[in-house]
Amino acid sequence: MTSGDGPLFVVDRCSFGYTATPVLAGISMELHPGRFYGLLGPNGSGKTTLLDLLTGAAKPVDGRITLHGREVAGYDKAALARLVAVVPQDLHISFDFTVYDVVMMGRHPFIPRFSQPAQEDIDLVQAALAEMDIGTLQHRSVLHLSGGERQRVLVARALAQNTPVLLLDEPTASLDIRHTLDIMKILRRKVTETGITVIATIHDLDLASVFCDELIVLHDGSLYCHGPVGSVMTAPLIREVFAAEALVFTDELLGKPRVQYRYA
Ligand SMILES: Nc1ncnc2c1ncn2[C@@H]1O[C@H](COP(=O)(O)OP(=O)(O)OP(=O)(O)O)[C@@H](O)[C@H]1O
Repeated sequence: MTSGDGPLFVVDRCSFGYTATPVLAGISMELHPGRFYGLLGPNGSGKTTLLDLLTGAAKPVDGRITLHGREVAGYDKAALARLVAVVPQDLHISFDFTVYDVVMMGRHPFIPRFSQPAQEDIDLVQAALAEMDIGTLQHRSVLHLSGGERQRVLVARALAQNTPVLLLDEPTASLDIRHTLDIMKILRRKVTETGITVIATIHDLDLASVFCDELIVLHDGSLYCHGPVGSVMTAPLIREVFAAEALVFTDELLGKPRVQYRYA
């Protein structure tokens, strides 16, 4: 799959609200295969809501969203799960599953009913456990993990799902710097080497600049801007959208904008 294949998602004049007040209004954009998208915006700007619309977990009140030309709401659940893996903000599991069991759940859309996992499923789970550095936790209960360990289990489950599209909601929020960089590098590598599409909400603007291809910025319930990192990440944007002062400079080695916050 390459970026020349036409749009993956088309969001056409979408609006959504949990109540009569819209959370998102008139959002239109096209997302293409083989790119790493950073979804940015202040707290409460609608990032998780937009991810929910892309996954079909929420339905637009107005407008439509298509995936490969077909309305997201029209996909059956298993077919959608074979295309799109989702990493939510937290693991909502209260049963005493092991880490291995939860990561294997990523393979469920591919395992026929009443069948055991095939060797390929087991291999993908082991690879995802290793990539997320949680191999030694695999027999532990997910009920007794730290926040960062739980987050790595969630990413591992999505990696094991091995889909062409990965949607992640703040995948590094609870992680130390080493595991943050590991995840961002893994996502970057998968986009570059295997052509998958990643859409991730990210609060760290410098991380988003360095690792993403394009940024989607939400502000006050609408799409503030969407474009290549180099044209979107500017000091005026950070001031206007995030009400923060920053120095944005070009990292010559990476060819990317870097963000340094001003504290005074
Ligand atoms: N289930 C819900 N019922 C009612 N309002 C909701 C619900 N979920 C979210 N909201 C509201 O919708 C708005 C957008 O929330 P959303 O979680 O999409 O923002 P976000 O950009 O992901 O925020 P954050 O950066 O804090 O994670 C917020 O004002 C929030 O309070």
